Formats: sequence, C-alpha cells, structure tokens
Amino acid sequence: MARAEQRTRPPGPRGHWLMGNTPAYDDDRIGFLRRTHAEFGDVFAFDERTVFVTDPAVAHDVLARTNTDFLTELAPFDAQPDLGHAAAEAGAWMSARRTVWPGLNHTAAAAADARTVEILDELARPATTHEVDVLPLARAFTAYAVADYCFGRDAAGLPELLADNLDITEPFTASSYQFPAWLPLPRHRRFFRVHRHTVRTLTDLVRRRRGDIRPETPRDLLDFLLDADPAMPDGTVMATLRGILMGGHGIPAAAIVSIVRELALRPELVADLRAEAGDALPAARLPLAEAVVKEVLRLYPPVWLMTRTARTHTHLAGWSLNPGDEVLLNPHLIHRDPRWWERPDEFDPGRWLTGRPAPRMAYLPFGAGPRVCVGSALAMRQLTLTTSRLAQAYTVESSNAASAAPRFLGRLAPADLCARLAPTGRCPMA
Ligand code: HEM
Repeated sequence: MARAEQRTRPPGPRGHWLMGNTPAYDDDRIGFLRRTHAEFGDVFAFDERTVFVTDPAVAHDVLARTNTDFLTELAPFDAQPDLGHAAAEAGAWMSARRTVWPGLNHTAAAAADARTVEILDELARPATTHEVDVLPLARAFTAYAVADYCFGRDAAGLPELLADNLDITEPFTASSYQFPAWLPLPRHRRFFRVHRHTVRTLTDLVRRRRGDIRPETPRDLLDFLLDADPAMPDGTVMATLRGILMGGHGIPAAAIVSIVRELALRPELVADLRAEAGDALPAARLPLAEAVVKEVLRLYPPVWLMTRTARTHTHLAGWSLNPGDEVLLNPHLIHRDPRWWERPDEFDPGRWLTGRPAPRMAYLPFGAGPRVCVGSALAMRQLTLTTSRLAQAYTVESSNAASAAPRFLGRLAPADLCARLAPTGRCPMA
C-alpha cells in the first residue's frame, strides 16, 4: 500500500478536550508553533482540518501547486468556503496579474523613487519633534506611497480609506474564532460597509480617468492598466488596483517598523548606511540598505504564515488531504532554522553581502510559485530607499526599542515601538 494511503493525518498536539489547540495558539502564536515544531517535526496537525508546514521543500511544493491543487487564502470569515467560486476568481485574477506585472517591475518601481522620499519626509515631520507610535506612521507612509503609485494626482482620500480597510480586517486576524458572515455583528456590518465604499470609490476613479485624454506615457498604474492591450474592463481594472492597494500597505508597514527598530538599536549600522547614501538620494544602487531589508524580512517576515486550502483530494508529504483542508506554511520558523541558516537568530545584514548564495528555498518573505508577491520589486525598492533615507536624514531615537519585541499584530511587527526621527541636518527636508 502506498505511504500516502496508509496515513491520513500527521501527528500533532491534542490540546484542550473541548477547545483543541486554539486557546494555546491565540495566547502565543509563535511560541506555540516553535514548541509544536520541536515536538512533532516539520509537518504537524493543528486539528482535523489544519496542517502546519515548516519544511522548505514541502512549503514550495504547496506554493507551486497553488491554483491547481490548492487555493490561496479565502475571505476572512468564510466558514464554508465555496471552492468552485474561489477557483474561478483565481483564474480571473491570474490573467489580471499577468497584465499588471510589468507595471510593478524594477524599472517601473524605480520611477517612483523621488516621490517615495518626498512622502516619507512629509509624513515624518511630526516625529521630528517628539516620539510617536511608529506603526501608525509606517501605515500612513505605505498607504500614501501605494495610493500615489496607483492613482497619482487622484489619490486624495485613498490613504484614509486604506486605513479603514486595515481596521476592519483586524478583528478577523486577532482571533482564530470566527463567526459566520450572515450574523449581524457590528464587525461584519462595518466590514461590508467599508468594502462597498472602497469598491464604489475606486470604480468612480477608474471611470473618470477612462474619460480623460490618454497621456503619451502612463503617469501611474491606473494609466498603465487603462492602456492595456487587449483592453481591461473597468471592473477588472478596479479589482486589480484594489488588490494592489490592499497588498501594498499593511504588510510593508510592518517591515518598516522592524527596520526602524533595528536602526534605533544599531548606531554603527546607521553610520555605514549614511556613508552609503552620501548626500544624494535616490541612488541607483544601495547594497547595504538592501541587505538590511533582506535581513529584516528574514528575521521578521511580516507574512509569517501563508494559508492554502486544498481544492481537491490531494497528498502532501505522504499525508492525504480532503477538499477544504487548510495548510499553513510558516516562513518565520523556516527563516530561523539552523538547518538552513548559520546563526539563525542573529541580525546580520552582512550575510547578504558575501557573494555566497543564500539558501533560496528557505527564504520566502514574498512567497513563491504562481501567487508569489506581485509587488515584491516595488516593495524591495521602496523599503531599501526608506532604510537609506531614514539613516541619511534622521537619527532614530527610541525609548523602548530594546523591549519592543516583535509580536503578531495582524502582521509580525515590534509591538508599541515609539521613536523620534531627529533630523541630522545633513540632508534638509524639501
Ligand atoms: C515587505 C513588503 C511585502 C511583503 C513581505 C509581501 C509579501 C507577500 C506574500 C508572502 C505574498 C503571498 C501570500 C501567499 O502566497 O499567500 C504576497 C502577495 C501579494 N502581494 Fe505582497 N508583500 C509586500 C509588499 C507588497 C506590495 C508593495 C504590493 C503592491 C504594490 C503587494 C501586493 C501583493 C499582492 C497583490 C499579492 C497577491 C498576489 C496573488 O495572490 O497573486 N505586496 N505578498
């Protein structure tokens, strides 16, 4: 008998007799996963329908089979996911994704450099005089930056809308217990209200721009999509930009909080970054700043779990899965595994500057496979420039950087980090 047929469910902790593992997991998610990984290995069951994976090869196998055997994360409170509908949506998204990809590549991303620095300096202004909570500041910055990238001069009001969108998803990420969407809970009503308002606002923006005379070269991602050949229907343009806006603010904001913390803790690193930046930014190449970003994404991957739902009866690492079963891939543990990384818990940007290849299979801050992050080039450029600019123009002072340990806050980021960005005077703000 084949191995897969003998075994149906991997081993895992039994947990509470009634509540299972959920209370222990919600209490300390990373601690729970570390302990369980140490006891049960690289593939373990959380409950009857959920399997965790911390093996790079198995994780890549799942990611590569996304859209065929697995679907990406479904709606936040879909208790009984409609797999057929989700599969059809995946097909439509893949086609839009191919169209939008060149609008987010390295060259397109670099064209936004000057605006990125401008937006950062503008939003950093209140933090130059006193310590501020870094997470809301980072969220505002990434929301302005991505809204500007997508809608340029029409972006007014969108950052606030993106902040509302982050707020409405927070109750769903804070706890593993979810209620069905039809229950008239305030959080559900608010979710649908903000969702409808967002769709309406973006649809209006797309329609209005469609009526404009087209410029010679696209000024922003909306222009780029409206120039697509074959033409994209307005609804598809809207849905694509909505996906980009949602992916492009909360997650990079979490990474920025981790970057700010490292800069606050490491004056020598800041001095080296300052030397690299010189007096002129943006600069085409910033290898040290880029290494800092890669190392932050290794140690504190904002997307520290990726969820997949089995679409059909399938197998994984010798275990069998039923349609609807969930597989959770864990970049956080993979990035800190001594089997793949030397001194895994140490922050060492230098590991990216040796010329030796990194263990690529064991590095997945942007995922992999057909649903790999479509904004990764833009994110890397934006975060690299942000790191360089923060070191060049400011001294990061923080009263709690040492104690602000990374915690799960929707995304993985240091909790309650406060900092002041004291201007160095070396590179005055515009
Ligand atoms: C530090 C920055 C970022 C990180 C770590 C990150 C990480 C990720 C990861 C891991 C995924 C795959 C999730 C999965 O497979 O379940 C993903 C998907 C995605 N990301 Fe990013 N991302 C970042 C920035 C951005 C930015 C700036 C944008 C947009 C400009 C963006 C747009 C998207 C979109 C639209 C998807 C969905 C792709 C799909 O399902 O086909 N991301 N991101």
